Amino acid sequence: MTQTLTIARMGHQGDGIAETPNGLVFVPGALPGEVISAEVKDGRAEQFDLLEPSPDRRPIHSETYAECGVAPMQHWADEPYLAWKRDVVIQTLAREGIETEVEATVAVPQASRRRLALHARSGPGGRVLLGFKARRSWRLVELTDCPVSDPALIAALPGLAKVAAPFLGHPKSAPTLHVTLTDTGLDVDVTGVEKKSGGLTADVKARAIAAAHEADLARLSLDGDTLVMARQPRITFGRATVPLPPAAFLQAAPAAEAAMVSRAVEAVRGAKKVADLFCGAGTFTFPLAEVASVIAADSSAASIAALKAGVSTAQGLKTIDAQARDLFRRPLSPFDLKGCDAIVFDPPRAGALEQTQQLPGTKASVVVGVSCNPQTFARDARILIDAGFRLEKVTPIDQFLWSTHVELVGVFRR
Ligand SMILES: C[S@@+](CC[C@H](N)C(=O)[O-])C[C@H]1O[C@@H](n2cnc3c(N)ncnc32)[C@H](O)[C@@H]1O
Repeated sequence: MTQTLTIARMGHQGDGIAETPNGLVFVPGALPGEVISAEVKDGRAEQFDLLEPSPDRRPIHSETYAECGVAPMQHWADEPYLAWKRDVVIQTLAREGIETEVEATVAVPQASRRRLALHARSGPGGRVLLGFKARRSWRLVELTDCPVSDPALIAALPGLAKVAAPFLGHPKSAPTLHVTLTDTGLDVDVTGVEKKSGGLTADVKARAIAAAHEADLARLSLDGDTLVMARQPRITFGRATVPLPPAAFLQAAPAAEAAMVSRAVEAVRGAKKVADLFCGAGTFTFPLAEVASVIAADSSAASIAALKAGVSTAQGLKTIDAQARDLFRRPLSPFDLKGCDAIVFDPPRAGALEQTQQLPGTKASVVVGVSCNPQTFARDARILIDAGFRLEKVTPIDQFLWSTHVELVGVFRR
């Protein structure tokens, strides 16, 4: 039965939520204040007629982009959209009983994302399609233009389609191209290729390598193993230039990275020795080493090797001591962190439970948590707060423009 619904608020997953006598109804694409008419099934309305649009609704960038699962919030005006991300952070902290100053969300500019994961599929007439999955579906939405991505990535799409083509020959292969724009050009790591039963013959490799040359890629790798490298992909962190390993972590948008790094450096100012935990290839390490000596740790041996290689490229930094270590299984203890008066941690989505439990026993008076998952951040923050730290301030960072994802930096002191 068709119902008329008023959208009361935006949910954390980016669905408009209507409150009805029969319970909540989730409406993807609807905005707070809008009145819609829709068929409701199992508490959801996947399609609707818009009876009264919100004044905050704005035109979408293109019809294909409207279906894109990567940026579903593009139809919302900046101000309420950024305020909603801030509210998500506030509410997630509140669930752990945490109240603190939450700054305005830091926005990243359009056309600035330097990393994309592009799925490749065979299209009509043998054409290779590159794009994202549609919302709640396996259907591929072909990427043709994209207001979020760096234009250099969009310009490279025809060449990238040729790179993907040889990997599409096997029925079990579903290639994804992880494309990173580095200082020396595009670095592409391909995953999802069936390596046995004829999915990765010498001919497939040779054709992919030829296409990589034609597209002027800096490097092409497969599951992290280099197939061809025309130029070493490099990234600049502070004063250092780091040879990026294949498939290594890198913050997706330079403006988000700059916002995170500047807050971390500012918070630890005055410290003599800083620990950079989950350091990757040195995003925070090198800027931190401009103000203090740094011990850095990450489970990725390749990232640690890259970080070490970067040390010799920079002038005038304090000492950097980096080690490959699994911080879930073997967190650095207060003994390991002896002499550190500040700690920065930036874990994966799972958070840093085991490592955080070690921090109260250290002498650090400042801890900076950088997180891509407010839920695990809140869990870890609770440990620090219960041990006597005060969460001074949290800054939400909108690294993934128009997505439902929000990242943050939190500063703890005691
Ligand atoms: C969100 S990234 C941050 C990296 C770096 N701080 C940056 O900004 O580029 C998380 C990092 O955690 C590392 N990591 C994942 N699991 C880990 C573990 N169990 N122990 C230590 N490091 C881990 C990854 O290799 C990755 O570099």
